[in-house]
Amino acid sequence: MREETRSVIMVSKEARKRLENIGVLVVVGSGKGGVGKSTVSVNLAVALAKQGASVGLLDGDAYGPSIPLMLGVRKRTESKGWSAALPLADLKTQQRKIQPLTRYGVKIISVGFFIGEEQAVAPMPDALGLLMRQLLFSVDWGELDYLVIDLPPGTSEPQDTFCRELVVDGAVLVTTPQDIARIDTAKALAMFQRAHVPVLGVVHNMGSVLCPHCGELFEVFPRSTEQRNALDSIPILGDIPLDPGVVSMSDQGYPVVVSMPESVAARVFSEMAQKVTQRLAEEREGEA
Ligand SMILES: Nc1ncnc2c1ncn2[C@@H]1O[C@H](COP(=O)(O)OP(=O)(O)OP(=O)(O)O)[C@@H](O)[C@H]1O
Repeated sequence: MREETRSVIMVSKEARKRLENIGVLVVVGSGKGGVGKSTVSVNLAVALAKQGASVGLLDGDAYGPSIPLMLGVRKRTESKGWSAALPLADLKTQQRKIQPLTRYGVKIISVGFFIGEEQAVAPMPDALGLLMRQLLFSVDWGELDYLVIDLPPGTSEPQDTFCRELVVDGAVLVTTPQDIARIDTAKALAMFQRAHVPVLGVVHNMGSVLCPHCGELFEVFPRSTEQRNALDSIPILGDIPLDPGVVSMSDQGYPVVVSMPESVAARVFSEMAQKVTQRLAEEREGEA
């Protein structure tokens, strides 16, 4: 079988499943690691919940789940084993559904709830998609307006499984300003476009910093030297400044939209959530 016959490129949109009782499925991704996907996912989910929506958040990163730390639900003790520790439901009988934890009005699930935070787990990369799909279907989400999935870096699994099997209503891309991040994020853009997943826009993160003395924003990195990048053609959902408060709050389990709602970063995150809602409505109108 040629490689591409297995991939999202060849899968028809009609073959994909819409998740029961879940209004909108949004994924947050980037080709690059460490650019702020989890920070954006958490603040997007909490900002949507603050606007009155019912929201769920799935941490799609099995190797390095960040959501437990960012939402203050850390598991410091080690579990005995990978398969023993993950209480996945029997999908045929729909038994043993997992209750998600709720923080800041958001229902959350992460592999990090079952595995110690400094414990290494090593599911085979090919199995990641299946594992994440099973985790997603094992949760008793109830009725949700939005389910946000925080994807790991890259363009392979579990991204491929999600895009191939589920109706994903929109993708939010996150990048930092360096060429190296923008080039990798453009790869993620190409992946979603090939899979016919509507790309809602890109969040520019950590491009500027707020001077603690004069209060002015200044750029941290040199401007991109790329003349053209595919990301230039998609809507910008927000420019989040580098703010040490984001790290310190997030390391203590408080998203900035809750802990520092008046900060520039929090305001941009809240506007970003509104833009995401608008873009989803535009995409729906476009399809009608
Ligand atoms: N705007 C910001 N200002 C300051 N720190 C930030 C900002 N955005 C993210 N960070 C910090 O950068 C680090 C990486 O962020 P995050 O974990 O969200 O990135 P990621 O893309 O999800 O990483 P990974 O590839 O590991 O999943 C974290 O310590 C986070 O608190």
